[in-house]
Amino acid sequence: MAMATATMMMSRMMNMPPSSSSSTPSSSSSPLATQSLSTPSSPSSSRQASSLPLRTIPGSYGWPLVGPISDRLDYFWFQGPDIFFRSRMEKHKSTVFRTNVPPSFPFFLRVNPNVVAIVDCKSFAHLFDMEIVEKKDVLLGDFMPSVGYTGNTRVCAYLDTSEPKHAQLKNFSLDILKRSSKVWVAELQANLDKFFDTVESEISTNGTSSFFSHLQTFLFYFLSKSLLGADPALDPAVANSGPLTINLWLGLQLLPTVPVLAFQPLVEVFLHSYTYPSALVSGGYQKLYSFIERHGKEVVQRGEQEFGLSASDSINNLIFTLGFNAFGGFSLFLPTLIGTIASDKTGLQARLRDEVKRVCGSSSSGLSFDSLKDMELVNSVVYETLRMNPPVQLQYARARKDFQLASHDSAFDIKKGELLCGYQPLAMRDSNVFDEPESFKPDRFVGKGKELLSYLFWSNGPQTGSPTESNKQCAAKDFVTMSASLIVARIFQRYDSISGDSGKITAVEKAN
Ligand code: HEM
Repeated sequence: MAMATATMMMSRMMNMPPSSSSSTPSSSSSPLATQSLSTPSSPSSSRQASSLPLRTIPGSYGWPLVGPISDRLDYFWFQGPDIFFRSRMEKHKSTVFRTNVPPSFPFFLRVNPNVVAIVDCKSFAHLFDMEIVEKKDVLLGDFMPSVGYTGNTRVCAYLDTSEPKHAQLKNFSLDILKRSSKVWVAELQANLDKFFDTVESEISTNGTSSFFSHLQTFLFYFLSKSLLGADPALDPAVANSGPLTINLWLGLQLLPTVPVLAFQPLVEVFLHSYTYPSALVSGGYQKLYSFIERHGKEVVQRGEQEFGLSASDSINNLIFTLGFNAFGGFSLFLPTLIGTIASDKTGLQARLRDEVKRVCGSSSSGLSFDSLKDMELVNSVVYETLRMNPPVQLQYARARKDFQLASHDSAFDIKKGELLCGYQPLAMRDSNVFDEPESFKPDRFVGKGKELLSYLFWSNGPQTGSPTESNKQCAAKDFVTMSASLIVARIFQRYDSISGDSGKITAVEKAN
């Protein structure tokens, strides 16, 4: 756990945006009615920009070396990401501005920290328009961890849509998900029930359960079995060490880019100033590789036979999808979701319980992807949690050509090659789109509120969009939200109430 503290997920969890404050449930009435926002993924941004006043992008990169290091210290130490972006937005009176983002000087000489930050919903949508932006090697900005972490190959998430291999690999991920949908719900429920059994037994012994490590065990088993068709129980070394191996692997790759809350001068000198060699985690990576080679044969063969991939490309991409995308993403998202529900004091739990019981009773066999269609409140709570706390906060894209970027009130000239950096937590609190944007409104996406799903961007695309080989939207856009809704539903099949926060569950009252 010591190293995991330095990972993205731990840092993010300690560094959550301001906690979701609940408000009285009400139907959402969004200011959208008075706005004329374009369809987020439409390539018409330049045409729209032409009707807005052209403005020079405010902000500067500062003196060479001094500007980047000062911004880096603000980002990691003096302000933290949220105040960093908010204060610059306020200072420049603009949702589009120039700044530096880490990593930077002194030891990241080949990384250019200069970005154009975009923090409103309308300008953020330009990041999804693959005609005007490219996504080659910009998953984490201008910094890319060594390919040594991914078996010396550039995996799907680092490829631009113009690279033919992106289509092969994206279609492979979409196929794995389609194939896994036959067992997804059953594996999720079986492993989730084990997770809650452990939590209950810990509460009865200690009065509380710090559930994060149990949650990661649940995720590792559930995802291995559903995505890879491989049961970790068949390989005791992987079964015991899988989650820790992935945490270390993620932590070392991401360390230069994520805030770590510890004694900051030491963090800045020792953790944020260097890249770490992938050799430090290659032993664990190799074990995962052999595990998939031996126990995930069917999936690997599909990669080779249906998508023209080599066995090693299939396996390296499977490790990334399982470890980085799926395990990493859920490890960030689920504690927030559980915490949001478990800490609610507004009567939301009773309303969720009633909806779940009405739609699918109290037997786990009543739960299915299909049953979710009738659970509007459950789904809306999942969406609202993703809006308030997008698990992946930063999305980057590089201008493929010169174009004009439109915010709500201005147009800006973007030059080919400039790096755009979207900060989601602010974009998702855009008052031009979301009514009372800083409040957690459980019913926001119910009924007519569903129209707002076109502005929910956690998956690097609108929630109404579809992941395809031609875009960079999360392959599991629907699987993630449906799984989260199933988890909420299962909680209220098992329990009448649950208390706690994003780090611990302190009490559960079993359902009658
Ligand atoms: C809560 C869980 C998850 C979150 C928050 C999440 C989020 C994201 C985001 C933000 C991106 C775009 C990154 C970028 O280009 O800037 C992405 C891409 C991707 N995600 Fe997810 N994801 C999650 C779960 C999953 C799962 C379960 C899978 C399993 C297949 C998956 C597969 C992918 C793939 C393959 C891509 C790359 C898409 C491409 O390159 O076109 N994700 N995800």
